[in-house]
Amino acid sequence: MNHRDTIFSKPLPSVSDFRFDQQVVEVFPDMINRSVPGYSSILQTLPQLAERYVQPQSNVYDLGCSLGAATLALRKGCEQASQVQLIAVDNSDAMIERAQLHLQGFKSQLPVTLRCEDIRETHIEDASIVVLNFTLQFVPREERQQIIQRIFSGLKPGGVLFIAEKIVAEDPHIADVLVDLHHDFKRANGYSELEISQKRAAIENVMKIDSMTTHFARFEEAGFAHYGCWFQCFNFAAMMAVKGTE
Ligand SMILES: C[S@@+](CC[C@H](N)C(=O)[O-])C[C@H]1O[C@@H](n2cnc3c(N)ncnc32)[C@H](O)[C@@H]1O
Ligand SMILES: O=C(O)C(=O)C[C@]1(C(=O)O)C=C[C@@H](O)C=C1
Repeated sequence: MNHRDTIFSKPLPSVSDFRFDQQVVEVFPDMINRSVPGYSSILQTLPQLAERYVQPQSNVYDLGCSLGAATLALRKGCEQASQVQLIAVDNSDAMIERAQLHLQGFKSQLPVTLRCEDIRETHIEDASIVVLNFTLQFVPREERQQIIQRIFSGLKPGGVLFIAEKIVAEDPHIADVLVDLHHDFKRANGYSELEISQKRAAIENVMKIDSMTTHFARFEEAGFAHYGCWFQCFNFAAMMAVKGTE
């Protein structure tokens, strides 16, 4: 079941704010693959990164897990570690319900606890890894520092936050180039001008993007010892922040 995303293909009388509802769940894998440049590369690299940072007797979180694509990648990288608990969180009922079915399709010794919960309420403890992929951008800006702070507090020494986001380049000329490259990527993946513009209208009120400098300033303020970008494709970046060991 991997349906093609045609949600914005017909002219809509008025475009409502984007929601991760049942209609989106049905087409989500196709939508995210055709909309986010580098999405599959980020997922393919996660097992390797997880293997490097997972600690025995720790928790591993996937915040904003959608259908669990990153959860599965994390699980792959954590399979050899002992006594690891995987916790995947999303506040969309429809997503969590489908994620449950999806995860059941893959065999593993490592259990996953799925929680339908707002990540602003998630209690994070004894974590070696926290993943926050393409989700912080949907949280009101004024609440983002608090989330990063809570993740930092819940990480064990040496623990890591992996965060992927759509970003805006600081230089307006470069920002325009990256937006054009992204729109060309969508066109090349079969999205029409109408789909691109209606999707933009649907997400503009709910998805507010930051610059990489803003993300780094949050990591700095939270107290992370190391941070940087490990992957970027156009205006989509995967960053990481590591808690010090002392
Ligand atoms: C773009 S998707 C994430 C994609 C996913 N991480 C992946 O790699 O496939 C954003 C997800 O975040 C969830 N979300 C948005 N705001 C949230 C919040 N405050 N608490 C929990 N989940 C949230 C949405 O329901 C949606 O499933
Ligand atoms: O920027 C866009 O046009 C997007 O479609 C981006 C984006 C995202 O980054 O999460 C927004 C919502 C969809 O879930 C998939 C992709």
